[in-house]
Amino acid sequence: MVENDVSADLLFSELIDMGFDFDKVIEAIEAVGPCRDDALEFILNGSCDSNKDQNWQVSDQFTCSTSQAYPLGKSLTSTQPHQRLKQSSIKEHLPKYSGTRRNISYGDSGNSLSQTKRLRSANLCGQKVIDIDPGLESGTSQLCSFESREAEMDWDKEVGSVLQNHFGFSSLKGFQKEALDAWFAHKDCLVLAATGSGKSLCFQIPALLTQKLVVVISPLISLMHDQCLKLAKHGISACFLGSGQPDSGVERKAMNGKYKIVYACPETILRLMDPLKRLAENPGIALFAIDEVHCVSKWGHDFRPDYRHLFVLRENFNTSNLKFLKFDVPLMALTATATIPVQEDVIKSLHMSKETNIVSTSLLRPNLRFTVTHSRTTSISSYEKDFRELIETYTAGRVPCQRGLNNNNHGENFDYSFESTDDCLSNDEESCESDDEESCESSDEEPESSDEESKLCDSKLFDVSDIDENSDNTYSVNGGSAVFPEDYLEDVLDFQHAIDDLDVLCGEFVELPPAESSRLCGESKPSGLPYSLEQGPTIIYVPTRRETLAVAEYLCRSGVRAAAYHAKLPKAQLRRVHHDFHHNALEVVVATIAFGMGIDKSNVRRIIHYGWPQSLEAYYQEAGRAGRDGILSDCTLYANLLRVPTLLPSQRSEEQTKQAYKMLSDCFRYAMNTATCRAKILVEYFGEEFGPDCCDLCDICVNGPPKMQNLKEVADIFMRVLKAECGNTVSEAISYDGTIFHGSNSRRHRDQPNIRMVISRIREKFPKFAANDQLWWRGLARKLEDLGYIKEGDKFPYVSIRYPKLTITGSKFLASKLEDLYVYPGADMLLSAKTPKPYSSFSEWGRGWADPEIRRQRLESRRGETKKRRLESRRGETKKRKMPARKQRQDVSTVRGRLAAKLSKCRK
Ligand SMILES: Nc1ncnc2c1ncn2[C@@H]1O[C@H](COP(=O)(O)OP(=O)(O)OP(=O)(O)O)[C@@H](O)[C@H]1O
Ligand SMILES: [Mg+2]
Repeated sequence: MVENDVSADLLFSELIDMGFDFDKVIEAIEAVGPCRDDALEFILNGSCDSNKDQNWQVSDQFTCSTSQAYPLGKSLTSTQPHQRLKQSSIKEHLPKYSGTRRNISYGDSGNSLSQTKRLRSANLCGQKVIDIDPGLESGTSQLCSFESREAEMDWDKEVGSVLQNHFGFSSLKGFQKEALDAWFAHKDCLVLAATGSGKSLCFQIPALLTQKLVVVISPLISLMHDQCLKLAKHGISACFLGSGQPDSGVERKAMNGKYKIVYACPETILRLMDPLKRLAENPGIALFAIDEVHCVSKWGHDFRPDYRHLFVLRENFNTSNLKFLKFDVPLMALTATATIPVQEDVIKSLHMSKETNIVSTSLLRPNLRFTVTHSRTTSISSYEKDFRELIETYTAGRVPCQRGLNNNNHGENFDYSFESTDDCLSNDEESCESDDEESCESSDEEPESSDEESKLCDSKLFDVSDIDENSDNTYSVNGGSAVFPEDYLEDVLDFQHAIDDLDVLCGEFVELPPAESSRLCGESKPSGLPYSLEQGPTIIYVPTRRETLAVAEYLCRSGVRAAAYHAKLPKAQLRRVHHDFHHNALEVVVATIAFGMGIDKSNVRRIIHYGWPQSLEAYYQEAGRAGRDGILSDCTLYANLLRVPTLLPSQRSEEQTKQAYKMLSDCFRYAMNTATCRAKILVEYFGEEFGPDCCDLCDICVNGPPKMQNLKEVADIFMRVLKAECGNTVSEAISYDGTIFHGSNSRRHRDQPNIRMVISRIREKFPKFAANDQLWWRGLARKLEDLGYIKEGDKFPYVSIRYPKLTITGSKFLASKLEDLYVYPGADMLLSAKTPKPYSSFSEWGRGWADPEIRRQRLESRRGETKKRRLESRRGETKKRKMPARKQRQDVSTVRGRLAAKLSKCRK
């Protein structure tokens, strides 16, 4: 593009900003085309028929030179500092625009959040596509006057050409249009739209419609980096500021208005308040966009305290505080994962205006196929079972020499390090909640072979004795090339997305020539790459850092091009993983949450969660990385459905801990569900009404629900026993089926009996139901809780009910003469029913001996086991086969090896 030839819309806004009359500008552009020099000459030389004097007046005032050329995307005012003396309104660019054209503020005061739901459900009933409800648009446009419709057409034209010229899109999506409308009317706006729906465009376009700049607040350097790179490709200058910005000159240039879009993390924004105020005066700030705004809320899944301080934007950049402003600088807050309480909290915390527009569109991702699969997820045997298909997908048809971990597409060494990790030094990665109470017996899982377990541990175990401490405080591992900083040996988990999760060489992104930019953005497939784009890459999310390494290593060994990603890996390595992933050189990235928000790669075909996510918000956010090109993609959650998930340790206040448990509980229920469409559960979780009954894609919709079971009898027993236990006096007795039993005084601390006591009591008193294990009874308790018959009796919200308490509804149910209680059994109930194991819990072992039937069963099963063992030892197979493997592991250079050697000596 010749520097002086710009798009008509850009030229239009430039000339308007110079102060020329609207009609003159239109006339000039129509006459000479979108060439700045020619258009200026046309106006200044008086070629326009009318208002000649006025034009010259303008030229006198601003001393515009026809020889002056402004490079595309650069701020005009930065080259002519006195050109704009006061902030101009976008409305001034389009005089016919009435400003009251479309009232999309749902309510006249407050946040009007109740309307969000209505709006969303309206959208969804009509269509599955992610778009604002057309009915609503036509309804509101009826309010428009004739003039405003005319202005709308002008506006549409302008936006349309910016969209086409810079981004290559033919039209705006409905919600994008609504968000721009709000900005156009100088209103604050909260944009709630699905992951991958194109929220970024809502704040990028305003930068192109005016000569002012847009400031974007974003939580992650990697996110800012990716967006800046894309903008450069689209011919838009941008930069990011903050801890990850190595060039201090970039900040200075940004504060001089050199870039159209400036990205910064909240910390930086707070530091730069004064320069930002100067920018607001000249050249002007068109918009403050707060991306991933759920980070503001303590009730969200990724709370960042600094986001909460962003209310200073609304407090400072308003007309009463900055006298030169003609209107408050609008705030645009955007997210895909905010529940109704989070939305309310966001608006309140950011002090967003009372007239904030809420632009919400369906959060449904219609091309995502959600599935939940039971898996222990902790061992090689699980990996073998769960990743078999994935491995086949990537390695099928690959010649053997292409398999393995040593080559990538560039023929370089594939040196992502797996051999060592800090995490293995720690064995406390899980429970915050007492295991005793929460864990469930595992009923159908064959015990893992100790061989497998230790094989896995060996590959993951990091031996301190293997580290050579160097003077520069880094470590080389096993004589290899992996070098880790000291802090790499500390934590286990990525609690939240780290801000500077990527090191970058430069944070300045000027407009790039097309060829260069598309190479950098990784949109083209590298030539000669033996990689099928149709397959698309996979992201596997695991809870701990250790697991990223273990799973990535396993996949690499199986011939998949995989890499681990977590916050404590060396920055250069993270950058490389990002790069290779975006360039399709990696098939699988195994990551913690650090590789979540903002990953915008169109062809990610699978998102696998391997282990419990901590919330549905996090789950949906991460699942949203899949299928951003609209093509069918899989989101599979592998979780151990036999155990209640535990909260990963993190620093939380009591209030936050409660909220964290609540979110984890919702996640648990999502996985235990066997009857409701998963997409429906997810969107309803965010306050959206789901119109259709099902998505026709998820495992529930495809496989159908299980057979309903009549649980009337067991429900009665459970609640009666509970009632008796709650009686809290030994004398209280309840008769059921001719059985008399008593409440006990043995409960600790609380008024409510815990669920284990209730289950034990049932088993003691009702041998008929002894075959139902703890897992099954817990499943039943959840069902009763869902029905409102029981509730958590403790003040603390547990993931799974722990101190059940009978409700009034429950008491009514007990008193009623209802004969049936048909419900869909939960996933845990089904799993438990597969292989019932009545006495697998050690703690209950003693209690059952009193019952002759239980005793008989136990003795029988014991006899069977002894027989089996004798047979095996006669054959002498199993143990002998395992012995050599154990010996081999006695490598005295490792702690584990030395321990094993000591043990075996003791045994001898
Ligand atoms: N009007 C449009 N027409 C076609 N494609 C679009 C349009 N707007 C945006 N896109 C594309 O949608 C993709 C996703 O955009 P973007 O990253 O802004 O999504 P997002 O809503 O911010 O998602 P997330 O919540 O995951 O951050 C981009 O690759 C972008 O090119
Ligand atoms: Mg985004």
